[in-house]
Amino acid sequence: MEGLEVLLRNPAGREQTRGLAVVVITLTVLYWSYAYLLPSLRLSKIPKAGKDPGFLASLFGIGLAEAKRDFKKNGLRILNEAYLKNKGSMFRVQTLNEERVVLSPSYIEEINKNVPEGVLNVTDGLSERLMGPFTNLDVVFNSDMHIEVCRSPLTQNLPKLIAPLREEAEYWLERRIPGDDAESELNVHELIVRVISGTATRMLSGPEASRDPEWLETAALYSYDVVVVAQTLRHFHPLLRPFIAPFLDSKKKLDKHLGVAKKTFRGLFIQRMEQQDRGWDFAAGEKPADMVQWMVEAAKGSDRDLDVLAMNMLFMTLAGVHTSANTTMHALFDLCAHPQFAQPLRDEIQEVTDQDGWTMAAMSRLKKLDSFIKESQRLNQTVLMTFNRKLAKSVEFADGTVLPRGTCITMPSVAVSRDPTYFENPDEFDGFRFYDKRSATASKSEANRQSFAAIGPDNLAFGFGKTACPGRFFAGTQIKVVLASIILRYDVSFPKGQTKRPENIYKGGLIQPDPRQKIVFKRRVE
Ligand code: HEM
Repeated sequence: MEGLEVLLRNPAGREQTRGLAVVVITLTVLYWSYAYLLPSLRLSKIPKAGKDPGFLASLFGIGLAEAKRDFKKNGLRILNEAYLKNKGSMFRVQTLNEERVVLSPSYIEEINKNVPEGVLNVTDGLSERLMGPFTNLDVVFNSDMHIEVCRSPLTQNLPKLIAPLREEAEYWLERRIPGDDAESELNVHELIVRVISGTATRMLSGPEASRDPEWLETAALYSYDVVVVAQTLRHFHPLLRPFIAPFLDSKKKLDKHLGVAKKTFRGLFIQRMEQQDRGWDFAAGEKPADMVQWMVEAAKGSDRDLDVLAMNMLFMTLAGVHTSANTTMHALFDLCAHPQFAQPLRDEIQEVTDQDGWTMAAMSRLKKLDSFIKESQRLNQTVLMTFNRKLAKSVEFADGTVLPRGTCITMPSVAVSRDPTYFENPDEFDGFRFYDKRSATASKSEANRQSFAAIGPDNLAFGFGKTACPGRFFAGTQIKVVLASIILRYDVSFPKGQTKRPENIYKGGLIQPDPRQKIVFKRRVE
C-alpha cells in the first residue's frame, strides 16, 4: 500500500501507472474482441430464429431474459418454422441455456466425413446445462465409464435381462392395478414411472433395490431435482453460484438422493470388488448380469471410489427413467387414441411369446410393437433438440460457413420428424408405418434402419454419431417388455368421453406427456 501511495505522489510514477492502465485496458479489449466479438461477428451472419437479444447480449446480457422467455414459451413453434425456412442450412436460436446453432440433418454426412470426433465435445455442454460442479455430476462426466457400460456390457447382456424385466413389470402391474375384473381408472404417470423405475433398477442391481420404496422414490425424483438446481442457478452470475447452491432446497434433496444411492448400492459394490480382488470366483453361468457388475469391471482410477460409483448409479436413473417412462406413456396414449391397433399387437405378442417365450428372440420378432413405439416416439419425443455438442475447434463447412471454437451446435430432432421429405403424411399417426417399410424391403440393413433403436438423419430422437444414446437398445427392450405385458393382460382406454390424446407439455427444450392423464385398465378375460 505504502509503495502504491509513493508511486501515485510521484509524477513519473503516475505516468507509469497511467501507461500500465492503458496496457491493461488494451489487452482486455483485445482479449474480449478475440473471445467474444469475433466469434459473435462470425455467427451474426447466420439467421436468427425467435427473439434476437441483439449484439450487446454477449457483452452485457441485455435482452437475453426476454429471448429466453420467448424460447421457453414458443420453442416448438420457433424451431419448426425456422427449420422449414432454413431447410438444408442452419440458424441460431437462444435457448434457456445458451445460444445454439441449429444444423439441418443434411450436414450429417459432412460432419461424419470431415469433423474429427474430438472436435464435437458432448461433456462440456452437458456439464454446463446440468450445472455439473453443483449437482455433483462432474464426477460422472470426468470419465466415459457411464457411456462405455451402456454401450458394451448392457447391450451385450440384453438376452439375460428379458426374464428379470418381465418378472419386474408383472410384479408392479399386479401391485398397482387392482386384481378384480372391474375397470380401474389410474393416473398413468404414477403407474408407469413406478414400473419403469422398478424394471430399470432390476437392471442396475437386482430385486432387492427394485422393491425398495426409498430407492424407487429417489429413482423417480432425482432427475427433477437436478433440473430444478440447474434452472435455479442459471439465474445467478457464475461467481455467485458456489455461495447460493448450498442453500437451495433442491440441492439438499440431491444430497439426500446421493445418501440413498450410497445406502442402497454401497454394500453390493464392496462385495463385488472383494470378489474381483479374489479373482471372480463365480461358477459358470452365475456371473451377475447387472450394472453393479459392469461398473466394477469397468471402473479405473478415481471411478473406483464408492461415492463416484453411487453417483454413476444416480446418473443411470437421470438418463434412463423419465426418458423411457415418457416414451411408454406416449405409446399408451396413442394406443387409447387409436384402439384399432390393439388386437393386431396383442396377436403378435401372443404368437411370438407362445413360440419363443420371453426371450431376446421373441423381443426381436415383435416388429409391429417396435413400429408402434417408434411411430409414437416420432411424434412425441422427449426433447426438441438432440446432438448437442460444443465445438472444441472451429469448423468450416463446404458452404463456407465457419463456426468458431466454443459454438454450441444441435439438430432440431422434432422438426425433422415432421418433415414430409422424410415421412409421408408426417402429421398422421400410422402405428405400422415402420413395420410396413420393414416388410417392403428385401435389404436387411434397410430393414434394420426402421427399428426403434436405429438412428439416422430422419431419426434423431436418440441423437446421432458415436455418442448417440448408448442406452437405446436397453430402452427399446424394456419398453417393449412393459407394453407387451400390459397389452396381453388389459384393455386400455381413455376415461369415458375422451377420444383424443392429451396435448403434450412443452417447456423450453423439454417435452412431457400430460402427467394428469388417467387411463382405464380393464383386465381381459382369457
Ligand atoms: C426412450 C428412452 C431414451 C431416450 C429418448 C434417450 C435419449 C438420449 C439422447 C438424445 C442422448 C444424447 C445423444 C446425442 O446427443 O447424440 C442420450 C445420451 C445418453 N443416454 Fe439415453 N435415452 C433414453 C434411454 C436411456 C437409457 C435407458 C439409458 C441407460 C440405461 C441411457 C443412457 C444414456 C447415456 C449414458 C447417454 C450419454 C450421455 C453422455 O454423453 O454423457 N439412455 N440419450
